Amino acid sequence: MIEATGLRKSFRSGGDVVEAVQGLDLKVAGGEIFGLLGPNGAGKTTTLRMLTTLTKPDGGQATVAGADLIARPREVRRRIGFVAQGQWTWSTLTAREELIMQARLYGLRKSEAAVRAEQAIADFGMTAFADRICRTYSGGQRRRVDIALGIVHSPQVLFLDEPTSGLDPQSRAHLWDEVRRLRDAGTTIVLTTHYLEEADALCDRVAIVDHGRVVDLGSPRALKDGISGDVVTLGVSDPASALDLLSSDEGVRTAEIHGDVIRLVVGQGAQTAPLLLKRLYDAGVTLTSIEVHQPSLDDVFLARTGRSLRDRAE
Ligand SMILES: Nc1ncnc2c1ncn2[C@@H]1O[C@H](COP(=O)(O)OP(=O)(O)OP(=O)(O)O)[C@@H](O)[C@H]1O
Repeated sequence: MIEATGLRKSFRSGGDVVEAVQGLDLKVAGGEIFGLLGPNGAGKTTTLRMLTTLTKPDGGQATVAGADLIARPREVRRRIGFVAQGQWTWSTLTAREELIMQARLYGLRKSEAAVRAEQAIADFGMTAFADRICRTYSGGQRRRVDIALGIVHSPQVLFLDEPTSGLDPQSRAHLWDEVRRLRDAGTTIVLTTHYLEEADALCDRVAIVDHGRVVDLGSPRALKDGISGDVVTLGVSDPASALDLLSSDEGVRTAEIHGDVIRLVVGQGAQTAPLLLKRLYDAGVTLTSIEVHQPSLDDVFLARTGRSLRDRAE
């Protein structure tokens, strides 16, 4: 559904050049939810803006929904929907009026536009508020309208930039359900997020992006399985000594210092952790915290970039 190779974009900012996207390759299959996961400034929005024809790439090629991005941008635009970051509907029109207007902009006849609007209102659970003006809506209700506006012309691909940013957990869960429903009805979804939980729970496949490059790509399960073992994080009084002490332990596969914690990947967390604690205790190293968990997408990010996504996300 989307095939991009070598997409590049840089911006001039004062005297500096920011290389926002540095040769990005992507393939997105029809009917999947594909996530671009990365920290602030990783190049996710710029990638989305290029794939939706809003920003012209400096280099590279792509086809989106069967149309060439560079040669036929208008055709691409007809086949996609895009919901921008922070595009909260804030108008004095009602959701129904907004939806009809949007459908008319895509060339639908008045009667057809009204039918599509009614369908979207039913599908997105908006019946209770669709005939009130948008300004009176809650954040979650507004975001639903935004997404309904993105799909009212039945696009093949829907692009969502940070769709749940700023939403409370309940509204976020509702929106995930709606995105899944769109996917199940055959729409391909490409979204950006810096929420690890969102990428994990919602996306069929994820590209982890950092400094304008894809550093890893796969299903959340496969990415996490790539880190074999459990992760033990220990807060200690003297990380350097603790690392010295534990890194040669036979159960420890990798060991790194991150600030005042050491992070170890071990074979069997539950069995290995008590042995590690005993070694620290015997050596007189004070322990301030301990956490044992199965690998998360953050551990994948850390393994690929040496930094934690959590440190940089909202
Ligand atoms: N119009 C612009 N002019 C100058 N620099 C820009 C412009 N747009 C983006 N950038 C820079 O390009 C880099 C990538 O930005 P982008 O918005 O694509 O990142 P992002 O991953 O979407 O981040 P966020 O999660 O914060 O939205 C950043 O360093 C950003 O400051």
